[in-house]
Amino acid sequence: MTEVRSLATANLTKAFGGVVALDGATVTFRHGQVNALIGPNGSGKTTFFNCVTGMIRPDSGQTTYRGQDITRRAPHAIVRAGIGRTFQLCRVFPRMSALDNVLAAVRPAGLVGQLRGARARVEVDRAWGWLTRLGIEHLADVEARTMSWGQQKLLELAGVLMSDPETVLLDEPAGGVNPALLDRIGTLVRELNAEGRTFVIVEHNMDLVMSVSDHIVVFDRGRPIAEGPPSLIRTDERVLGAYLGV
Ligand SMILES: Nc1ncnc2c1ncn2[C@@H]1O[C@H](COP(=O)(O)OP(=O)(O)OP(=O)(O)O)[C@@H](O)[C@H]1O
Repeated sequence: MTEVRSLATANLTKAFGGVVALDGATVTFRHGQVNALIGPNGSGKTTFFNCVTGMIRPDSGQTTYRGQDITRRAPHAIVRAGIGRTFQLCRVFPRMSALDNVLAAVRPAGLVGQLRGARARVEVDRAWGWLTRLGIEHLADVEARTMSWGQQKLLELAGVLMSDPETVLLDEPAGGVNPALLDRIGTLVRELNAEGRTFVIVEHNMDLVMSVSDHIVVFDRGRPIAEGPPSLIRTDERVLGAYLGV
């Protein structure tokens, strides 16, 4: 059962012109775990996320989630299937308040959204709930652009959590974030995981990766070269080689 409920890819391949970003990547992330996807710059991690979440089409290969083929599904259908994601260059609406940003994640734009929104007191309550949980409720009324980079990342995560994803993909949650917020992000990931959410985290900050992950997959040149628990990955010769370029 555990395997059926996992996120898995088989031979995922994607090239941009002559650059092979994914080169037959076959990976399984188990349900219920905090997984990390690490690797040197340009090893294909973000391209992997983009393919898995339907943002770009792979040239070949397959993605399955809980045993269902989601390879050709549109991004919104993949969110509906239970997979949410954040972005390396965090995506918030800079001139909207933090609360409206979180609500925008679940309300359609335009008139339909406004009509629906007027009725959706329950959504407002949930948005407050996530802002509070992530420790940024005191910023609910301020424009996102005035928030620090780390606070904006928490805001983006609050929006993602509004769709109640079973699996959350985080693209560089620690990038540019101060140490205090970094601790909070690590703690949140562990807490949300204990409540049943699966994580896949692309990250260069090895302290965060080693402290939160159950399982680490290491990419080099568009495919996994090693995987295992932090204790094994830390000392794996292939991993050290890929990072040091030897
Ligand atoms: N849209 C694109 N057009 C052209 N080349 C691209 C595009 N997206 C990614 N690439 C190339 O594909 C390769 C993999 O990039 P990708 O961003 O997936 O790696 P990454 O492991 O996420 O890197 P980083 O850790 O630096 O974020 C790189 O050589 C990159 O330049």
